[in-house]
Amino acid sequence: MSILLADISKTFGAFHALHNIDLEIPEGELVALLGPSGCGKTTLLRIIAGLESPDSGRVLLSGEDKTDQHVSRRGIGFVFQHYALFRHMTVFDNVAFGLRVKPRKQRPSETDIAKKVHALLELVQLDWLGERFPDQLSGGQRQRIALARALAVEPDVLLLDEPFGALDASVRKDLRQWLRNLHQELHVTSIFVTHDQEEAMEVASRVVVLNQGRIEQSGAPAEIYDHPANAFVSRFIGQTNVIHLTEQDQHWLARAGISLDEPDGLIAHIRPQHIDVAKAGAASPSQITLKDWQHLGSTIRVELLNPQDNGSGARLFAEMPNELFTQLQLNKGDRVDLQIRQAHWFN
Ligand SMILES: Nc1ncnc2c1ncn2[C@@H]1O[C@H](COP(=O)(O)OP(=O)(O)OP(=O)(O)O)[C@@H](O)[C@H]1O
Repeated sequence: MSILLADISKTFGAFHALHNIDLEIPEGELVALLGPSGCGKTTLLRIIAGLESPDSGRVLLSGEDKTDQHVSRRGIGFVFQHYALFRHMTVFDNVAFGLRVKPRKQRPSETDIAKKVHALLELVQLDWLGERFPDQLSGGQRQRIALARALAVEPDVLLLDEPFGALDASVRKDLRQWLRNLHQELHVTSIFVTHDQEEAMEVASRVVVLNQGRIEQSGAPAEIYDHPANAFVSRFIGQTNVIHLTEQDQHWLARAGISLDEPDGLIAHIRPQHIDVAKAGAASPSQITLKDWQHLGSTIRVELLNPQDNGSGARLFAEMPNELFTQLQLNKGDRVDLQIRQAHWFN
C-alpha cells in the first residue's frame, strides 16, 4: 500500500507540532522517520495510523482518502517501543490474538490460526518459544514477537515507533539487520521512527529527516549523506567538521585542494572520512599537526590541530582505515598535509 501525506499540519494548543508535511511513500518501501526528540515523528506516525487527526491536510492510502477513517479500518499494524505483549498470554496466544478477535465471518479456524502462528514464529525465528510467557523472554525476543503479532493480521502498512529503543546496543544492531531481511522477504510498506541516524541509514531504503515539525530532507540514505540539503541535515547525519571560515583559512584550504576567493563568512562542513592525511615533507609549509587519535573499531579517528594567527588552534577530525593509519607511521606532534576530497558549504 502506498502512502501519500498532503499538506498535513497539527497543533497541540498553541504549539505547532507539524507544519505542512508533504510526503509520498511508494508501496513496499522501508522508511525511517528520523529527527531529534520532540520534532514530531510519533505525531506523524499516529496521524498515518488514525490514532490522531491532523488539523488540516489529507492522508491517502493506495490513493484513497482515509483521513477521516477509523484506525481499525486502515489495515495498519503497529509495533511500539515498549513491546505491549499481553503478559498473561503465551507467545503463541499473543501472536494468535489479532486473528481470534476478528469478526466471526472473517475469523480463520483454530487449525488455520495454529498454522499461521507457527509460520510467523518461524519467520521471526522463534518457533521454539511458543509456550513461553512474555516475562520469560529477552527484550529482543519480545520485540520480535511483537512484530509477529503485528504481522498476523496481514497489515498493508506496518508502523514501528522506536521499535528497538528500549534495547541495548548489541541487540539493537542484530535486530536492525533482521528487520531489513524481514522486510526484503515481506515487502510490506513500513515506516519506523528513530532518533538514531545510524539505525535509519542502515535499515531504511529511504530516510525522512524531520526537525521542529518540518521535513528537512527525504531521500535514499546515500543521497542524504552525500548531498545534505542544509546545515541541519549535514550535522544530524553522521559526524562532520563544522568550520566557520575567515580570511586566514584561505592558504591551508588551498593546499588541501580547495580554492576560495572569499572564504570570509562561509561555513564549511567536511566529513572526517573525506580528509586524506599524509606526513608532511620537510619542504611542506603546513602547520597542521597530529594531536591524538582514537580507535573506532575498523577505523581510526585522528585529531588534528590547525594553528591560527591569534595563537589559538582549530581542531579537525579525519578518519581512515586502521591499515592506512599504520602505514602512515604518524606520531603525536607530526606535521601533516591534508587533501579534502569533498566539502559542503552553507551560509
Ligand atoms: N497530546 C499532546 N498534547 C500536547 N503536546 C503534544 C502531544 N503530543 C505531542 N506533543 C508535543 O508535540 C511535539 C512532537 O511530539 P512527538 O511525540 O511527535 O515527537 P517525537 O519526534 O516523536 O519525539 P521523541 O523522539 O522524543 O519521541 C512535542 O513537543 C510534544 O511535546
